[in-house]
Amino acid sequence: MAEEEATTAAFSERRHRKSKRKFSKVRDSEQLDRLESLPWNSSIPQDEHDDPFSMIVGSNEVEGGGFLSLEEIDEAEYGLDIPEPEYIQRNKKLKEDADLNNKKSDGGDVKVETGKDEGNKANENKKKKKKKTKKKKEVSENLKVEHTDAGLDTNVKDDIGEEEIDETEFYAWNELRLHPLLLKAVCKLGFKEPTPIQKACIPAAAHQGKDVIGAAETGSGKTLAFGLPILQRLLEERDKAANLFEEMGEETERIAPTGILRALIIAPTRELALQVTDHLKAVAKHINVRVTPIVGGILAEKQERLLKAKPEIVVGTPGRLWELMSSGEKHLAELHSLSFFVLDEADRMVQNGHFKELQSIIDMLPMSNISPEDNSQSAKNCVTVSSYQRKKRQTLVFSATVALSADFRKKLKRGSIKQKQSLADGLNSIETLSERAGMRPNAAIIDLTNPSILAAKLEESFIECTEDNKDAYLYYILTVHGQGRTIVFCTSIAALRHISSILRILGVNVWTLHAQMQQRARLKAMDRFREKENGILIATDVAARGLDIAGVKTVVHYQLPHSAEVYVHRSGRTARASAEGCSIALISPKDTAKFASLCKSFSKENFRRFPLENSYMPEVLKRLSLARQIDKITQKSSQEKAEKTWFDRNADSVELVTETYDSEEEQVNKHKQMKATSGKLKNLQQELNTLISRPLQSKSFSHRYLAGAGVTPLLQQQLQQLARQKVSDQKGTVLGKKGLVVIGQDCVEALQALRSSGEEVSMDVKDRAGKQRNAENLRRKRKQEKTRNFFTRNICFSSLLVCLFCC
Ligand SMILES: Nc1ncnc2c1ncn2[C@@H]1O[C@H](COP(=O)(O)OP(=O)(O)OP(=O)(O)O)[C@@H](O)[C@H]1O
Repeated sequence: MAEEEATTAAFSERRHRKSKRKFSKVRDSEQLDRLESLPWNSSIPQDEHDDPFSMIVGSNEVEGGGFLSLEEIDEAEYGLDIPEPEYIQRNKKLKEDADLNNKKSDGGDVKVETGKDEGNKANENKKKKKKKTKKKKEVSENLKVEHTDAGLDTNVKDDIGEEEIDETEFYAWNELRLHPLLLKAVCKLGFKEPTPIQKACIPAAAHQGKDVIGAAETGSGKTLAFGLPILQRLLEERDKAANLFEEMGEETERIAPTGILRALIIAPTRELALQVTDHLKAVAKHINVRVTPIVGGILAEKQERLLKAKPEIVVGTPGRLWELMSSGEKHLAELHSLSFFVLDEADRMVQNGHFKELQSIIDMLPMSNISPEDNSQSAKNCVTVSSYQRKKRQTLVFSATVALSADFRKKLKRGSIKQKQSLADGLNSIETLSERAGMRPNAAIIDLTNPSILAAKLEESFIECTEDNKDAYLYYILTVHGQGRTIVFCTSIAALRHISSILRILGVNVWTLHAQMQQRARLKAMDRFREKENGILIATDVAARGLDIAGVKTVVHYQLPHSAEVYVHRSGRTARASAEGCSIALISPKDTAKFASLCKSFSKENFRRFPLENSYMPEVLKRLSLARQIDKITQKSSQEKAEKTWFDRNADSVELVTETYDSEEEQVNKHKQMKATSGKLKNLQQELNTLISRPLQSKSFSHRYLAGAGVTPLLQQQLQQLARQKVSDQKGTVLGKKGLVVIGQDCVEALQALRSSGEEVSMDVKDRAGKQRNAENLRRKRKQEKTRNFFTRNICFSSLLVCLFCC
């Protein structure tokens, strides 16, 4: 008993000391300055009373606590602080000197530091440093103990420290007070500073424990904006557990057990889920947090095996996740321990109503805003979850195109949202989705999208053409401006198949991606596209969202998407992470109205016309005509073959003996026809091969002069071929005699072409739309008139008949 009392006294003494230390820290004006300088978003309430987490933030209590205040996670806690880069120190020194001089010249009281003062300061600094190193060592030891207990890698820090990083370059991350291991990880990834969405979200989600609705332009780093807070919380819990183990001798595994599902991230497509997994794995590489993807198209047994490893973070698509959850998969059923529920590309989840599975998953989540009594009750029933995880679940909802109604914003602010009650059956809005997922009142709404929503460095343009000429312009873009990776978007799989077939016949190497492909083929296509510097991907909107592939220079909208959001996401595959890029929309007359409404939704009046060198078009059209003829013949023959095999297969399955009833003459005719077709095909192919073996020539093409700023990859390849031909041809061909001087292609990259074309090429969309509307009205009127005339004539005729009949 006496021993117990002594322990309690020692513990309260320690607590008292801690709170005292905390108080003195908060009073430290330097620290306060630093806190105030944090880039909080205005939508994050500053008022403590407004904040339902004010009790939690900064609490060091065991029960219900766990969130650290910013002052608690400064360098004193972790021995972490990236030193200021030299240039900042220099600037500061210059500023200080200037201030000093100013004050001197003003004749004000200036406190000049004596050599003694400086000496004292140096001593103090040394002491501080010593203290820091000691503390750092302690924490490191704690971590080691905890990691060993959890069966994890104990050399984490050493591993990370192996590579030489110039930390000063990453100084900007200091303000986010990330765990040192995370800081090291982002440094290793080469991310010099947090992006604006990361700056705004990390304090709210990681340190204030808030729910977040985040919106920022495509490619702005939203994945880490939700990924880092998750990892931060897991690491903080581990550290606390290790500290507690030191202080109280509690078992680490009981306080911060590993192998429990802590974060569930849902993404709309398989590729995106896999990409998010890879991104988080890259950051979590050295901290032994397991991240596993759960997506359709991968063997269910394999995924069950992966889940047996008990990953803390699961990233999945709704379909496969629900399949496993509803079948009672053990790891996924542990939803009471979930600390984060994340919806990436949230607005996609509410479209088309085909995310029924998501609704089911959300309905399985335990209510998060439970009362303290319920909380303690559920804690008693739950053997796996420690007090650290028994905090409220955080819901994070992200997209580049989150549109929230003013009403919902008000509701969040007022705190009047109710969960899982009297909500419509379908998840048809972000609001409903967030409410059902347990979004708590006073969530931080961080909307960093600009009025046009599009990436800042994206240049948009269009090409006006007929529907029939879209293929020609696409071939032109890919051949003349095919530098860097290009993604061509279609809305239908039929269109995708058509253009990929035509382009392949034209010798352009393309990969395709659409929802009807097998998962393995989808992943392979993505990998191949990633590998090739000048790769071309023809995709449907399954690739519109989230895919992060570096070096995509151009996005072509072969067909316009059905909504402005999809246009934003498609275009966002280029101009990512502060890079530049260009989008080109192919607009046929029937697209004009759609295009006008698209521009209206982005408040754009003028769109730039993509510059075209029309002198290339005769040659382009010639090639295209040949390719289309070849395509028609091959399509027909493969269709016939497919029908035949289908018929034979079915006949075989019912053990039917098939016979041909064609007469001998018919058979001979068929054979002749086949031979003629294959001869024609051969000739066409030969003709096309001759054309495509040469670089694309403009009408004013000259063999004598080399004009142009650069060569396209195709051109490069053809030039090499010609050069080889020239060397091997001893007698000398026409080209050989004239000397190999070619090419009249002025532009290399589409973006460069667009920029050098100047401002004057623009289309007044309003005017166009107006004209289009007038034309449509006129057509409608004529049709109505025609119908009216037809009826009048019919009525006259019928009345005449009636009259005749009566007579
Ligand atoms: N702080 C950073 N500094 C530099 N690059 C970063 C930073 N954070 C993330 N990135 C990189 O930026 C790219 C885009 O990131 P991410 O895919 O998270 O964007 P996103 O906003 O989710 O885009 P989308 O809306 O299209 O899904 C990635 O390649 C990522 O590695």
